[in-house]
Amino acid sequence: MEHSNVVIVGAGLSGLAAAWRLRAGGVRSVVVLEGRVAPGGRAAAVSPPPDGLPPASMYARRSDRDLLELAAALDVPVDELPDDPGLSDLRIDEDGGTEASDEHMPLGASWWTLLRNEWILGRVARLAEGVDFAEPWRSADAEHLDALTVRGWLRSHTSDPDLLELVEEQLTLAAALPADRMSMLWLLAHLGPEPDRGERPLRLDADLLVRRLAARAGDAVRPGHHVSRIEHGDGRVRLSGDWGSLSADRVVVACPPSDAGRLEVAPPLPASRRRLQRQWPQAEVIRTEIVYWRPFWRGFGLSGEMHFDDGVPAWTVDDSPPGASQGRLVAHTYTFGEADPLGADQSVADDPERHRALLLENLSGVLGPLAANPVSLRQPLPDADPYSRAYQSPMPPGFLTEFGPLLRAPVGPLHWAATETAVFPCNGTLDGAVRSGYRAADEVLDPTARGA
Ligand SMILES: Cc1cc2nc3c(=O)[nH]c(=O)nc-3n(C[C@H](O)[C@H](O)[C@H](O)COP(=O)(O)OP(=O)(O)OC[C@H]3O[C@@H](n4cnc5c(N)ncnc54)[C@H](O)[C@@H]3O)c2cc1C
Repeated sequence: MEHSNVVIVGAGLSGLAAAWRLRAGGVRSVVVLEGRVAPGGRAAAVSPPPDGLPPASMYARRSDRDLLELAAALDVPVDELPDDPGLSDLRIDEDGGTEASDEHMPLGASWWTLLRNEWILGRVARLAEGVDFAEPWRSADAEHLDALTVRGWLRSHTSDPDLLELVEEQLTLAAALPADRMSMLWLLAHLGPEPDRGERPLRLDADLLVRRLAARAGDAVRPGHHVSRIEHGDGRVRLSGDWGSLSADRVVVACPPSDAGRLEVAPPLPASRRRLQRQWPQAEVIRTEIVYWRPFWRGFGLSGEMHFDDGVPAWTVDDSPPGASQGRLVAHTYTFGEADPLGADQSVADDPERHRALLLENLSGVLGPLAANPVSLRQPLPDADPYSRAYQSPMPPGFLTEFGPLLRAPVGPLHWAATETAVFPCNGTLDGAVRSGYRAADEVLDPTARGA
């Protein structure tokens, strides 16, 4: 049977980053097994966009150090997001009424509400100062904050319905989960030590990044190799699937806990780890890419950043590729129900045709008939892919304190990567994927962890 020092399960960004680090650390044989037909995971484009357009952008912050360093090492360009102050954002209310603003994400609130909004967000930022971002479950007030929903916390600070709606909308935009299902501790960890106050994100072609990283790993990366079983004991690990089997000294499981939960492991993982995988929360976002002949909204003085109160979509952003003539809007629909601010009816997730029709109807209601006839519209199809396509994993109350300590804890020769295991606030992001891959590789390289 073929034997390697380290086998990595999953050739997403975290698995490829782990392979890169292990190679740099002198590990001779590393194999990366990937279930999909191509490497890249969630950072890869689902299918090539039409007319030679580059894949839709992904976004990074200036503080995403490991991601930006890796992009620089692989010559992947990172651009400033253009910001034309002459263009307006739009807010569209339930009746189709519009309000323009040159602020990002127009708020449609009175000056008095905005003032108290600043006060509430200031309190959130002060609470975040007490959070341990590497291990939020160790924060001084962790149990208390994790028992609270964000909505519960907000309601203990104001009863003003306008203010509640405004703050909930902003937090939902930042975290993609309604405030009544989000743990206050998770929100604070997710927002980070300096909650983003209007910093323009950077954009990069994550698809190019993972393709270059996979190319560097060469034939160590084996697509079409779904791992179904892992057996460990006697200092060896055996991995198998329809393709056959191979053995290793160590394994890095570089896929999200929901995917890891489908692996059959013998002897079984500890019961608490299995529960973590079984109960892993999934985000509910439909991300749709809509390409037009040109970014015609700019001719109407609009930035393409729109915010729809009825939730289909919750918001859009202009992702027209620099230098290309075509225009691209990326639309986000949150399918957690209409009762929550920005939420859409869950049924649109089950019925892509209905989602498409509602989306185009709403866009053309604001942008006119040109919006009704895109060159292409791509939205994920339900159940088209057996692996996770989750955006990030906002956690409900109690989850982080119960399961956080298990996220990265190795089990025998098995180490855990994937962005979901990263420190905060980059947990859930591309930077988190890179960091988690490096951390898992460092565990393997550490002679004490290796037992050498
Ligand atoms: C639509 C979308 C937009 C996003 N936008 C941004 C953004 O703008 N900025 C940002 O920072 N982040 C963004 N993210 C998040 C970012 O893409 C992820 O954090 C990152 O790509 C996760 O990488 P990963 O390696 O941790 O996981 P994955 O990419 O999920 O990699 C896991 C790999 O394991 C494979 N796998 C799973 N099970 C098995 C098995 N049993 N055997 C073999 N292989 C297996 C999977 O096929 C996959 O390739 C976005 C995510 C999505 C879905």
